[in-house]
Amino acid sequence: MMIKSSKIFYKVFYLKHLNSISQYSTKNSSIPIIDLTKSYENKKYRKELAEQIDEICQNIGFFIITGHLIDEKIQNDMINISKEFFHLPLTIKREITGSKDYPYGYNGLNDENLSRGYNHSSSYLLPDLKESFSIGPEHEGKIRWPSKPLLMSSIWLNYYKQCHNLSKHLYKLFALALNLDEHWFDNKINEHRSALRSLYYPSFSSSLPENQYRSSPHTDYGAFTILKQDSIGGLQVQNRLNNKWIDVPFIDNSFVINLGDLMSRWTNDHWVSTPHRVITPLNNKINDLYSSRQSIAFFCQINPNEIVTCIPTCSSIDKPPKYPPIKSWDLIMQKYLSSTQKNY
Ligand SMILES: O=C(O)CCC(=O)C(=O)O
Ligand SMILES: [Fe+2]
Repeated sequence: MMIKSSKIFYKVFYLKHLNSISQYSTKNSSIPIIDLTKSYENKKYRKELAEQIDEICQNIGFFIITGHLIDEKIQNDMINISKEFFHLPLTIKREITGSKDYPYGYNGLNDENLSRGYNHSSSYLLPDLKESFSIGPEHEGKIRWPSKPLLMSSIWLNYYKQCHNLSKHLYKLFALALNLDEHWFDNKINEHRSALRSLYYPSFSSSLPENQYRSSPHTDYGAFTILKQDSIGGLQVQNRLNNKWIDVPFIDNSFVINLGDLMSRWTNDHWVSTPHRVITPLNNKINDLYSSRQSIAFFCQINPNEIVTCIPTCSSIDKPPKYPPIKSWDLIMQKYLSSTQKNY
């Protein structure tokens, strides 16, 4: 297939499906917004939507979805229980920490610098000003939970399940977008290693040093990410044509979807994994404090033993496969270990 893309970042997406795709525009940019509602109904419609998704994935690799089936109450429960956790004493938060063998649990302030996994020359950047807690899938082995809050495991597992169901629907759309059978990804995700991570960016009083971010510039590692952000703002995506950063808007009851490195490698760079970061919006100061921010990321990661080699529809005589085969988990771990600098 390998459609030649103009790679014009500010492309005006065809609005032929006026009811399903619109776009959020700032002066110079656009983040497409896709309403999934009808895509659950029929395959013909999914195929049409998939064509638009292919266009978006070639150009920006980021879009916002509405009309998903994730319950709003469970989204709010997830945000609230996460805040409760991050307000607990450090001794409780540190009960579960990560390692090479268990790359989940709690990371505190200064424990991670996402830009290190992205660009090794960015070592001048200070660690990210954030805390996080993560879990992997239940089938990988026993999930380690902190002793508090008591309802954490049930709320997180419920949210995890709903995100996984949404990811299966998105994999179908991605398969159609790549001219594959819509079930093509099914046997590549039946032992998936998707990770659920809650991120808390604490409030603070003075401006951050120039070389520190809430999340430093990075690309995500896996296939794609389903992100829930709150209304505080600060998430920005880089326009690869002029390196300018554009804001990703907050839209109620929506999710941000962005492709990760594994997907761009898998598609022979037909699709892009776009750099993004989280800054502190300067207009969001209350009583001399920059507001805290809470987000929830579901990182869709495929079967750990899947060998990632160019997807059949993504190469041609003119565009042979660029990358050697690699085990999917090795790709993820290389990045994880460089951004956390965990060698244990
Ligand atoms: O907190 C956010 O909005 C984004 C976080 C992020 O990009 C990540 O953890 O990969
Ligand atoms: Fe990210």
